[in-house]
Amino acid sequence: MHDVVIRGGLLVTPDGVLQADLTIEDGRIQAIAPELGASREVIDATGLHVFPGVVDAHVHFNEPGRTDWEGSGTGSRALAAGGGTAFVDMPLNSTPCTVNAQEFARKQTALAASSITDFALWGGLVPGNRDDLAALADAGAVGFKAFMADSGLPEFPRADDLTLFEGMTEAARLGLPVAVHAESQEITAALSARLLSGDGCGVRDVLASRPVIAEVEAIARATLLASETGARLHIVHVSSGRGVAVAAEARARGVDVTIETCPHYLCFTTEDVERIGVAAKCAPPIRDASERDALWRAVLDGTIDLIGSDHSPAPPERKRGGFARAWGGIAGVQATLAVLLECGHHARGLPLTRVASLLASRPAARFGLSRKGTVAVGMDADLALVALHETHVFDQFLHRHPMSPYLGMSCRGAVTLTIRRGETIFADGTITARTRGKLVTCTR
Ligand SMILES: NC(=O)NC(NC(N)=O)C(=O)[O-]
Ligand SMILES: [Zn+2]
Ligand SMILES: [Zn+2]
Repeated sequence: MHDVVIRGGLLVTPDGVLQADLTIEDGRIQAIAPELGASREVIDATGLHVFPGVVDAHVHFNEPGRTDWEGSGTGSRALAAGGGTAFVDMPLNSTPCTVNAQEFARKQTALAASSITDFALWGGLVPGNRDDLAALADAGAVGFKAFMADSGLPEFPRADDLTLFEGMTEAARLGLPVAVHAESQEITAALSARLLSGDGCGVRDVLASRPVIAEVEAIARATLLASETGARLHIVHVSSGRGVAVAAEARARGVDVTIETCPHYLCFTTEDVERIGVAAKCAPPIRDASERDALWRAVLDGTIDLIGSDHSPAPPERKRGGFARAWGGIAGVQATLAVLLECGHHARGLPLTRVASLLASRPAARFGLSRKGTVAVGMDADLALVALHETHVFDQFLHRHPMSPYLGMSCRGAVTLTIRRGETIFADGTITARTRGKLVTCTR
């Protein structure tokens, strides 16, 4: 007898949506067929879509060291409530940052104790840690994250061009990608200093201090360095159509580059930031409607590879002091799937198979999480059951601090059940996980 059978759901597979039963054995998908036999546990999925669990490749759960900002217990519960089953944690704002094997091990221990979803880890690339990258790779890091502009944290200094060049050379040797926060330091630092010393500190002034050209220039430079070194490159949180275009041009020239954007760049515009305030402050900033629309075109035509939440909250006191001085970072880990279903599928005709690839199979494949991200036999049974036409209002989040630009938003597409390696970890509004998540190492 199987452990679990999910009956009669609409399975969102790479080949399309098909109605079938799905059985789970030892945490893996064992069979997919029209009518499968008896099992210990039966989940009726009639009328529900069965997605691969969201694999969020970009979160800051800040554990260890900054759990007053978030934590993998609260963060992973929010992820699970939004249909997520795995995340890849950034090397900051945990502290000490994940820049060597010792800190990798420390974070692994902390997350294994508190996360209800599975997790993988980014290592950091900072000045002076090139010799630590090999040990981070051996520990199972999915790649190395670098900031091209100040990260806001002194313990995670930005990567200058030589650090990027030498780090990418080493990453290429190790066969792992380098992920960059791509904004020009020269432009953003000077404009930010001018902003804080001047009179104009309104939302529009702040947004103008991180202009699109700062992103475009940094992406162009990162792709040049990747082309020179042969490194695989991942551009996180691209906020503008022109940023996407520059990366896509490099790809057309043969650079191995993937492009990530976030739900907030697809969902909000400058006007929304003015209305919402500090909950919608992030870097790079949310842009005007023309950039948002260009991002949607790039999602729809497949130029954008994947979508991560860049969930990066801070405690309320950090969000005070006016828009210019408030800490940047958006809390959105619970909203990604619902936002993509509402704004992507329902509003713009994005096929459900593409939602699954943007949120699960592409991130899993790009970052070597070989048993994650796809509804197929042999894969981990990581699943999100969704009532596609049911309206869900974001009135409550499970992450540590309630502030989020998605508060009050309503989406068609409600997650009813989340299953991680065969265990139901979220059901009908309640966290039901009995066991903890595990580290997933990158298959190189
Ligand atoms: N230190 C951060 O958490 N930074 C993050 N903050 C944002 N995006 O505003 C990021 O990913 O750049
Ligand atoms: Zn960033
Ligand atoms: Zn981030």
